[in-house]
Amino acid sequence: MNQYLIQGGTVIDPTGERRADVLVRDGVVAAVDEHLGESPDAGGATVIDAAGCVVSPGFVDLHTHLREPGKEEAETIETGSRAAAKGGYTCVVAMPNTDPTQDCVSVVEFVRKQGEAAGLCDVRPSGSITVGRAGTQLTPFAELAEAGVRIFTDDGSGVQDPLLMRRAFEYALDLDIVLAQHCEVARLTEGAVMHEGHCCSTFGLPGWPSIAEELMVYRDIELVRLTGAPVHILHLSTAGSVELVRRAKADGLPVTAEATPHHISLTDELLAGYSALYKVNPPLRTMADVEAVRGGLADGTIDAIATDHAPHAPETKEQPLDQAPPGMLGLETALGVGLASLEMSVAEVVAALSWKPAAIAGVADTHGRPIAPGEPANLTIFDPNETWEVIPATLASKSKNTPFVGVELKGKTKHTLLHGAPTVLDGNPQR
Ligand SMILES: NC(=O)N[C@@H](CC(=O)O)C(=O)O
Ligand SMILES: [Zn+2]
Repeated sequence: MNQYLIQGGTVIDPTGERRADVLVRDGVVAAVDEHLGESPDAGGATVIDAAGCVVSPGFVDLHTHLREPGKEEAETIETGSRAAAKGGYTCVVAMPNTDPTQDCVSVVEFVRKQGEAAGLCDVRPSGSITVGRAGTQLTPFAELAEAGVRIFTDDGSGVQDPLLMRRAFEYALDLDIVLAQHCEVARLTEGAVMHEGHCCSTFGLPGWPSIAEELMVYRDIELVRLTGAPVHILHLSTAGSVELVRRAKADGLPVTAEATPHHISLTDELLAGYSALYKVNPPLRTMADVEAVRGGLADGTIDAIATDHAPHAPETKEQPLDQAPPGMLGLETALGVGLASLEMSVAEVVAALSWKPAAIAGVADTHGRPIAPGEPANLTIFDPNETWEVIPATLASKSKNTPFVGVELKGKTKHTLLHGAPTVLDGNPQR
């Protein structure tokens, strides 16, 4: 019998916060109570020390780029899953901008099976909205939904054609799926490498204006109003977008949104050194935007923290800014950035990392569950007070493009359990 006693921690789950030990047996939570260590029921269990730690449902990432198939030199489903487990994640939604694209059942099935084989994290493939993410022809939504796809997105680019997007929403209505939009009017961002504003003028670099995002957020909110189908706004980054989503929610529209760790902590000033480590899409914005996004998370306008974990091989990020690909790592640092940057309680940050994204991803039957007898034991145990610095060489991700070197992070994952078995113990991946 496979048994673990998680001892001495503070349990935080959707039902609240309390001091309790957690007994895990055969993949599920068997008991939750104070001083379970003295109970004969826990006899023979392997003890996991949680003193000073929070025991929470595992984190769920709505936005992970695993790069397989196609760019295995940057990440594989196995290395990305390992990075996820180290960051406290038990489930990730794999973005579709792979090669080939996740636009048909065979590719989606491949990704799901590779995730199962790695056994470190529950990998849920997204499907693209258009074939090859080319923006012209819808993918077979019903067939992909039947294969278990819940999130549909062309992430990496936004669906530009408003008629095609309208049809996508209309088809989505009868299926239990969510369209997730990468909000970018591409015509307004051609050649851009950073946010358009004071800094880009000073540095002499081509800028990506806030309205390129906000016009698309506005358009899609209005398409939601017209069709009634839900939308999820990916990596929202401007003060104006936060306000648009806030108003849409006040109107009762089915709109959800996510923000990344980098958009709540870093600004466009970092591009001063012309390093592509800070090139990302959407770009790092101003402090006023960062504060607005933090405010959006704090008042619930933004539902989830999602990493947009975007591994890129070192040689690609060493290129000049205009040639280097956009994107930065996120899975192993999200908790530490979130707790260091947000003026929210630990429980509120955990909600944004766990059960709120679980609901959007359609995985709330297995992840982000209350920690109670009979529930699946997908759990994260982290020290909310440990401060630490990232050492890129120690990251589990195959790529090392983290922008958080030299930044003090607060909060570190110690142990992660997937279906009742440790994927990470004392910070060390178990496979
Ligand atoms: N965010 C990025 O800058 N890059 C992502 C694509 C994306 O999420 O838009 C990538 O795939 O590298
Ligand atoms: Zn994107």
